[in-house]
Amino acid sequence: MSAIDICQINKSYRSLHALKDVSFSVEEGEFFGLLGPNGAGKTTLISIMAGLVRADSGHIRISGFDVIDDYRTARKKLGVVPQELVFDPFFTVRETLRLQSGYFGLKNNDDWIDEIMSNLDLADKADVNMRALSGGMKRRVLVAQALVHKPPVIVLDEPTAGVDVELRQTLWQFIGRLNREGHTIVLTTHYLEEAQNWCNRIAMLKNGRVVALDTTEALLHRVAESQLILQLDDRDLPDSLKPLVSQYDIGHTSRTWTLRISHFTDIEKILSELRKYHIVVNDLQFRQPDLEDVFLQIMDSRLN
Ligand SMILES: Nc1ncnc2c1ncn2[C@@H]1O[C@H](COP(=O)(O)OP(=O)(O)OP(=O)(O)O)[C@@H](O)[C@H]1O
Repeated sequence: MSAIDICQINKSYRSLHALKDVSFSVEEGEFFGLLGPNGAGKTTLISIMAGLVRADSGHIRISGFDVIDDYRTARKKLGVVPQELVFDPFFTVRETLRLQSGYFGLKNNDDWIDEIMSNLDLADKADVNMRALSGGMKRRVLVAQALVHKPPVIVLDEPTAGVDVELRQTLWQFIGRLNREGHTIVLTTHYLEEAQNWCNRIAMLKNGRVVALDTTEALLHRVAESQLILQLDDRDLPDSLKPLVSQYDIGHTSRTWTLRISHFTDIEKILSELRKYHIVVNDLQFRQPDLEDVFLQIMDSRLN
């Protein structure tokens, strides 16, 4: 059984078709990335998973339970860390987490609440009012809130937006541990390095459609090019090498050229061509494609 099964979801807001026939499954224990530019439809899809927004057609099951027909059971299987910081300012951190536990019918949940707070470095804020917390601390509480009922499936909607390095590390350590213990994780983030480091599989949305769905490794191999970044003396690049200039080349003004490389042997060919014209290479870097390159290529593609 899949942890999340998304089948033919459509959603419109008036004339805006925000999700178009979106279908994919996330298997149990996966660390799955849901990526896309602003407005692609990620939050809408997550809101439908959480039962906060109704799809116009299609269905979603969480651990086999339909998010509409079996709302209560499906919701118990899911922990969502929302993007927006919304809290009742009158409660302390512990009260907020107790309230959330009560919402799921859990009494005497303090041992687990203490463990979550300790793992998120929130223990010394347990009795502080929500309104007195910094933005980063509030985000920790959002994560804690999503975990109070130990959901098998955890969805994080941009959990590291605007948080400092220390919290990022704390958060990833904890999320990584939960994933190793068997929790399924779905992550949306605009920090593609985080997605590349953590996600074993990725879906990319563009204008409400799934435009890529594959393992992270396969995505890295499938689309992007390796690059040779050259800083030359003040002469122009020879015409023979200009066809290799990457479309992502940005810097001839600083005498830096980004060339596409399909094989290591291309490097020697390029260098010997430069030698032929006595062009001096001041600096040279080899860069393998990363998820950002893949993302930009997929989002740029005229095919989508
Ligand atoms: N309640 C709403 N009413 C009208 N339009 C909406 C509503 N919620 C979302 N939209 C629109 O639907 C589209 C998808 O928005 P959504 O928030 O799902 O995108 P996203 O991929 O999460 O973006 P971001 O990366 O900026 O969070 C956008 O064009 C957005 O303006």
